[in-house]
Amino acid sequence: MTDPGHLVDELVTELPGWLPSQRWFAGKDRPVTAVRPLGATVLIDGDPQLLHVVVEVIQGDRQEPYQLLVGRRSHPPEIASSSWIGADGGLNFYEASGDADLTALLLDKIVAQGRVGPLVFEHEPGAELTGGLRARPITSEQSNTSLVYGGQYILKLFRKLSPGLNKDLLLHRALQTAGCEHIAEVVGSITGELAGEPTTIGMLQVYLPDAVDGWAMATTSVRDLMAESELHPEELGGDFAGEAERLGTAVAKVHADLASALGTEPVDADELDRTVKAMADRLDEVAHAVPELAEHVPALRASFDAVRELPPGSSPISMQYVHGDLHLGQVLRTVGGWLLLDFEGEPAAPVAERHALRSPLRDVAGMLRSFDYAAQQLLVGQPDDPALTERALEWARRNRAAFCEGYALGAAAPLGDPREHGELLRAFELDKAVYEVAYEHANRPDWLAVPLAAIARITHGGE
Ligand SMILES: Nc1ncnc2c1ncn2[C@@H]1O[C@H](COP(=O)(O)OP(=O)(O)O)[C@@H](O)[C@H]1O
Ligand SMILES: O=P(O)(O)O[C@H]1O[C@H](CO)[C@@H](O[C@H]2O[C@H](CO)[C@@H](O)[C@H](O)[C@H]2O)[C@H](O)[C@H]1O
Repeated sequence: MTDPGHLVDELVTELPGWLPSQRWFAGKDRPVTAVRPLGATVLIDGDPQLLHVVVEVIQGDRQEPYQLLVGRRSHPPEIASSSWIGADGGLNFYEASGDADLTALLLDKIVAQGRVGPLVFEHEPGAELTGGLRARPITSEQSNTSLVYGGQYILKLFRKLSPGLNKDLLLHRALQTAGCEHIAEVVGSITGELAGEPTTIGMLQVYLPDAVDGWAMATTSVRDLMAESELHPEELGGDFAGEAERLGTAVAKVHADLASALGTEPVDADELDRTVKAMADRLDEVAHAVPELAEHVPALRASFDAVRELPPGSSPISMQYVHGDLHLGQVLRTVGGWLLLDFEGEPAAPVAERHALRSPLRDVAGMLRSFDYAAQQLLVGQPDDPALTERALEWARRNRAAFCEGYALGAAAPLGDPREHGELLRAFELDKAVYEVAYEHANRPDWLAVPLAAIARITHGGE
């Protein structure tokens, strides 16, 4: 077996310049100071060669591990130019997730089960898989890299790694065991090693080729509304409210299954204090980075403090595992109904925070924010038009209400209709909007107006 040492040395010298150009790299807010190899496994030897590499990316006082698939060969494959990293011994090396000749091996290893160095390939008990399929990376915006094998399976390679079992896999397995119908079936996984701990690096699920994501469906409905200036949302052929209601029921059922599979914890006054403190801390941090938020800080702080004033025991909602970053882009409409995807939580949150038990109202708040986004997105960058803004708000109101009604139908007692917990729900929505301010500031500055407008509206008593 070729010693990968030289290639890895070359790789880490190129990575500081190359990483920031990758969509999935989460550290674009500051320069990469250095990259240190943590491990390299040869998966295919010779020409071509395939390596699995784990590196530590150092950005000042921040150090985070990432995984890469690295290909090296004399005949260049047809891959995106952004995948080329450098050259070693006359051979070019590149990020290999787009090289179907090489990635076919990952599925085949899961089908066969077994170990290569520290990497363990497994399928789920009872899963019957077909190998020999070629993969293509999906093209949608994502924080990880997913490969679709022959339209049958989708393998998500987690980019930023945290030691241990990934929350996405943990929750999918728990929901599957509970018989939940609202997830895509998990059929396999790849485990590596990080800080001496077995660590999830990949998750294989059944791929649903005919599914449409919630964001695409909702924004189509909004586009219909904007084109039909005489009609109200409920009069539209493309009215989304029926889907929003079914989506609410699906989310409530997932929450109920997560609670029964992984348990709950009661909410006490200390917990409410911690919640408010976390929201206030996030507000301070984001306001420091985004000056546009400054004028809203006092009203936001008052909304968060109001949660602390809630009478003890007034919130009957227990803490439990939740999705953590629920929005319309994380749900798929299949012929059989709605599925929820990607249970990792907010990409920027530290792993301990992602695993913390939370109120399920946070997911409800995330989805309510998403209805606002879907309604407003066509207006981004357009001159102010109060009539169009009102139509967008009307669409959002209708679908937010339908979602909550659907949630009440599927919710286990005592949660019921989320709107019954108005004060808390409002605080969670505002907290999510503060997160979005940071997200848009860092990723899509043109969209910053969407969460800022929502903050202004909600803190002035609107929906
Ligand atoms: N089982 C599936 N069937 C069809 N499409 C899927 C499936 N799982 C994920 N996708 C598509 O892949 C995209 C990214 O998946 P996701 O798990 O959200 O990745 P990330 O964590 O990187 O954001 C989704 O928005 C969806 O369009
Ligand atoms: O899907 P990710 O886990 O990467 O989530 C991040 O990106 C989302 C955008 O792609 C971002 O979502 C925000 O924009 C959506 C519209 O594009 C909207 O539906 C969401 O409500 C809004 O929060 C998400 O916040 C971020 O974590």
